[in-house]
Amino acid sequence: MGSTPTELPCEDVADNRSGVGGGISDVYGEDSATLDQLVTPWVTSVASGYSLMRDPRYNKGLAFTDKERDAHYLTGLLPPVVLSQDVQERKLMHNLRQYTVPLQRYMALMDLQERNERLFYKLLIDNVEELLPVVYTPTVGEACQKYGSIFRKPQGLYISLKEKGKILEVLKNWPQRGIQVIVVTDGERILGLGDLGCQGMGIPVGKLSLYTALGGIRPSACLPITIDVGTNNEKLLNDEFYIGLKQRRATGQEYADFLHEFMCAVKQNYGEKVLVQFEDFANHNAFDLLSKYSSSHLVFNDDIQGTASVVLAGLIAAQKVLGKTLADHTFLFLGAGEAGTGIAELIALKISKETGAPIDETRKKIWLVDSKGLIVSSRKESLQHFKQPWAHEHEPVKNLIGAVNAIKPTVLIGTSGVGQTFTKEVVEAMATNNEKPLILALSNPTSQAECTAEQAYTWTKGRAIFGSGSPFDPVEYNGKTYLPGQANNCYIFPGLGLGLIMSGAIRVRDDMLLAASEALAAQVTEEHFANGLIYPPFSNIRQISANIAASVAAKTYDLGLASNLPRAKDLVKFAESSMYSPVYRNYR
Ligand SMILES: NC(=O)C1=CN([C@@H]2O[C@H](COP(=O)(O)OP(=O)(O)OC[C@H]3O[C@@H](n4cnc5c(N)ncnc54)[C@H](OP(=O)(O)O)[C@@H]3O)[C@@H](O)[C@H]2O)C=CC1
Ligand SMILES: CC(=O)C(=O)O
Ligand SMILES: [Mg+2]
Repeated sequence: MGSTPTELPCEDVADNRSGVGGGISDVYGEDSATLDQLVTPWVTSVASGYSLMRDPRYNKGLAFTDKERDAHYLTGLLPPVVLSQDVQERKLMHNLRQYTVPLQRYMALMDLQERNERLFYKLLIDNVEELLPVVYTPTVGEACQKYGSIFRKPQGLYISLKEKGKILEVLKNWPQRGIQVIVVTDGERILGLGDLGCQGMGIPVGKLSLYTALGGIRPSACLPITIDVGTNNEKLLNDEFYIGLKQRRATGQEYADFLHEFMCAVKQNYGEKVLVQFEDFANHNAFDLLSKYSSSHLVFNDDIQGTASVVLAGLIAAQKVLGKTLADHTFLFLGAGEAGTGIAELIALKISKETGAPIDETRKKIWLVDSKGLIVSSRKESLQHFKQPWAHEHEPVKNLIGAVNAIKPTVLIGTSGVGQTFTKEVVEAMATNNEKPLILALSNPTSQAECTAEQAYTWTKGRAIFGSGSPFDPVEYNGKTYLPGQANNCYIFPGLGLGLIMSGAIRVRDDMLLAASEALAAQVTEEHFANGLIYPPFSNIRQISANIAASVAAKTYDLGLASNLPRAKDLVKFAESSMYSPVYRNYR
């Protein structure tokens, strides 16, 4: 508000110079302005009438009541029927199901999010098992790959190297002030799809929609950010529709300085209690960023820590099915990056806490294979720092099957980002060595899964306990139906985030991740075990998240890291009551 709209003299209209607005004439002159004339972007500040319908936060579409239509100048702007939110939901689900191509469903859902936010979240919450694979893995992976082509409206903040020195100003351009969670990526390791540069934006957008749908964080408190420092993806650099900077990635000091400016600006703009979730950074930056900022900011790396917490939860739950403690197991990972070493470290910590053995000892139960083979002591000097704790004494082993045969793991975990690496030979060897082999193919999206659910059940003759990062349909084998579980960090981060926010946490600690794992594991029932599941179904995820949040908050208070005082007596109730509901509000 404030500035007066430019009024164009009449001669200009009659002048036969073509206007570009497409209309005949308007009071502000925008329609009749030529391309080289300036126009004023003019908005009213009170959402009513047409602008109310165009505001996704307040729009209710056909659900505006007659009274609301009358009071808010909507009469005539909508057809006469008034539909309830439930009917709108049924209609939209019916429409969505007409699309056979997952990406079309994704685009339809993104359109809905931009048009009617509450309806979008109602759909997502009420149909979580059906829609999670659309807004999240696997479809979000394809969406990121094609983001340039399907891009319609920015859904988050883009901070590119062009904004160096003025990141704080860019943050201030975001329309919402009360930000509580930021998910940020630099797009270098998007799922198992590699460097997608600026097009990685689909990931923070998707993760934050789950913060709201699964964890009850208000959408207006969520901020997706993509840091664009370039891309090394040749295909994108040569793509005319690419939306990011067309230059190779900044590295070294230039990268570190830019990220530092970002982290300082975040704290300056939003304070100490804003949660920053690092997502899908390449491991050569991810570990350093986490360790650099975990003592000064409320930061959390989902790929390292969230994944660790969700896998540990599954392993804790599986103890009941397998009749073994964690310390009784031998673990083998394919992939020794963020997810692999992050999970390994949390398992070692948990065993250490349970048995009292030093962590250096408990690590010895855990083995990792990377692209060069088994990680062993003779390779130590050449290993990245996050692999070094796992370089145990052993002769070199070149590949996974060699490692399975040599180590005889009871648990096999895939975090390689490479599909079909759990071959028939590998899975059969697991089944030979174990009555009930525990196999987790965590890599995303589905195309990168180390094996499919069907392969895991068939090759182990139905004996595997199987989980995967992206969902698989139930499998029929020998007349029995097997339900594969989804081992994905989305079980953890929404509840963890809610717990941190509701306690006013100022730092994240491993004990909070352990608390989240215990809380998730505690929700796996006998019935789930009987179905071969080590994770509860997503249908009850909001209650699961509330329980995780309460446990995380309790731990935060116990550690003296909570600033929201006094502590609520019943943290589960507090978590439940803090959760955003997408049900429409009535307007006065
Ligand atoms: N289910 C879930 O919740 C999550 C799943 N993930 C998935 O895990 C995967 C890996 O992610 P992240 O750990 O961050 O990735 P990183 O890049 O950090 O690590 C990948 C690791 O896999 C190794 N690797 C790559 N190719 C092979 C191969 N052919 N044989 C053996 N090892 C190989 C790499 O070896 P080297 O070091 O030698 O290059 C590296 O150690 C991704 O697909 C991601 O989507 C990640 C987070 C959460
Ligand atoms: C799930 C997830 O965070 C990933 O695959 O990167
Ligand atoms: Mg990730």
